[in-house]
Amino acid sequence: MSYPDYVKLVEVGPRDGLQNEKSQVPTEVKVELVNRLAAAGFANVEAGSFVSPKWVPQMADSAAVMGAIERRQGTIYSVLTPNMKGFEAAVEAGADEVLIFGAASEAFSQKNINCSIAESIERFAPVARAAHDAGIRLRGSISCSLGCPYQGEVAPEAVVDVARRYLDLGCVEVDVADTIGVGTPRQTAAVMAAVARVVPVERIAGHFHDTYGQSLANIVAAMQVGVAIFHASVAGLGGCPYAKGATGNVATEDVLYMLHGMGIRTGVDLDAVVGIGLWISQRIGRRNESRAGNALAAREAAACR
Ligand SMILES: CC(C)(COP(=O)([O-])OP(=O)([O-])OC[C@H]1O[C@@H](n2cnc3c(N)ncnc32)[C@H](O)[C@@H]1OP(=O)([O-])[O-])[C@@H](O)C(=O)NCCC(=O)NCCSC(=O)C[C@@](C)(O)CC(=O)[O-]
Repeated sequence: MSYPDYVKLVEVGPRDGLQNEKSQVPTEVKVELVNRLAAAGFANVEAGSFVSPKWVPQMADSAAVMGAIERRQGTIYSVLTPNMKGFEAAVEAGADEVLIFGAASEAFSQKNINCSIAESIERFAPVARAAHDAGIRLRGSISCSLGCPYQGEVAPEAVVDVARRYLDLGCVEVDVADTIGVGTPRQTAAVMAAVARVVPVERIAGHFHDTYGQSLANIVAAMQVGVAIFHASVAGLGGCPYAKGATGNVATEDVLYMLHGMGIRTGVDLDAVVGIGLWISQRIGRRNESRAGNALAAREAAACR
């Protein structure tokens, strides 16, 4: 089996991780989270979301977060933009990268962004043109690539179809997202291989939620197909407000522990991320979902006794 020498990790905790929290997380906590993650070495931190505050109130302060963070050279700060209104706010906030987010499932597209897949692509087209003109990186996410909470199975061809449209729009990366964490490794490999027939594999990212505990296995399966970009959330924070029951993303600490153990470089400081995971879990009163994070913290505490 061959694996990449280097994996690019996109830390999505400040956005995907916090968008579903029941109580409002203070802006200054979000700012500190983004700053600490960037300092830990991530090439890309998803810092916020310019969506309707009626749909996702938790992200309503994204402009304030973007305005208060310290910019670290070498880190891409990305935000979600479903339409031109979101894009204009993202430009104003100084985002380095904007994310258009559609779905491979019609039912989920309606629930999440209130339009069909075809309509979403029409809405994304002016965002893509404006991003190109402004020299801002454009990324495209495909929700429900491995299953949908409303319609169940999703055909790989539906994922490939959206991926092809994103490529035509000029996306530099295409995120294959398992929104509800139902996918298993063979299925993941098949969907990634199908997408790789239309998108260069170095531009495909895996975005896995860990609802069924399959994420690490799915990352390994995706790497075997050649994928070398993955998304993860510190302490396994998160969940999608429009995918009931879905848990957070795969925990960043678990991914780092696995990749570093396999001799794969990430440029990210695992010890720093373990500390951030403990801090944010305590700060927002949530259980730390990272197995590796908790184990490493316990080992460190035992060594200090
Ligand atoms: C797309 C819309 C806006 C359509 O929502 P809509 O209601 O059809 O839109 P609209 O154009 O009719 O606007 C309705 C109101 O929203 C406002 N509005 C409209 N756009 C914006 C904007 N950009 N920023 C701020 N406000 C906005 C607009 O001004 C108006 O305000 P009103 O006149 O009623 O006061 C809505 O459905 C929405 O915001 N959805 C976002 C849902 C969301 O954020 N979901 C979670 C993120 S996706 C995710 O987590 C999946 C991912 C990426 O992680 C991958 C995976 O795991 O699957």
